[in-house]
Amino acid sequence: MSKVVISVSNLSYKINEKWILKNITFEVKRGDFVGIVGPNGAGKSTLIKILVGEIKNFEGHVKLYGKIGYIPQFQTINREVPINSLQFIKMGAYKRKVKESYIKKLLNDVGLAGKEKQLIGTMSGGELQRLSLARALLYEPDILILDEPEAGVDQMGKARFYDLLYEFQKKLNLTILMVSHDIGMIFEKCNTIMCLNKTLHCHGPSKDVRPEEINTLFPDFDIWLRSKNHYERKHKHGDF
Ligand SMILES: Nc1ncnc2c1ncn2[C@@H]1O[C@H](COP(=O)(O)OP(=O)(O)OP(=O)(O)O)[C@@H](O)[C@H]1O
Repeated sequence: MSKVVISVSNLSYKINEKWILKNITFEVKRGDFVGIVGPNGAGKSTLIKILVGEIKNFEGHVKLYGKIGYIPQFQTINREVPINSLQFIKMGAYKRKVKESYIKKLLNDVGLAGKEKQLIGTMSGGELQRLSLARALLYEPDILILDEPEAGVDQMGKARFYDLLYEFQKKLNLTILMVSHDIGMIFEKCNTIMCLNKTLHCHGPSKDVRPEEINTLFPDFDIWLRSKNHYERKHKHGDF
């Protein structure tokens, strides 16, 4: 039996008397790759902020066991700041000392070898996302939490990023929890799916989640399904 690394019970959270999350209960086991889906405003980012400790005044119990690596939403990175990729990763080290050779290895692992001196403002969305992944992996986390990693990244970049995540998950036995609007990728890579819309509508192995369950959450689900088929076709033909 795999160890439980995230345990959430009866979690509720409100802002100005409005419930954003209500009675959320779930567990995540070591090595799970969990995809969280839900419509705009469903409370997905709020749940992530609670899990990483950015929001504290919630009701219920939340426990995470192990070191956490966090990749917040893409928009939170200020590309105007004139720093290169090496400095960007070092900022994630705060006051701790990290060997430059180790950072270079991380950059190599995420496919950014030789880009140490490149300014982050000149990097593509996909490169910046992989740089954020390298920074999140700096202290060898047990749990990696990502909020919409596909935002601002083109289709090719997305596929490469998800493949990389999948590789790291297998190699390091990482537990991954990821919010995404890309349902094709979620079904392709995640072994567990959570459908959230203020309450938890479904939570289970991706092979057992029925489209009808998600359909109740997303009126335009047929469009998403088409994008899933598109992704699978592309994948089979080895387009990337
Ligand atoms: N600081 C805040 N003040 C007031 N309302 C907020 C605040 N933060 C979030 N909300 C509201 O809480 C709800 C959930 O927001 P959240 O960002 O968690 O949704 P989400 O599922 O991540 O949405 P999206 O898919 O659009 O990113 C929304 O209705 C949002 O307007």
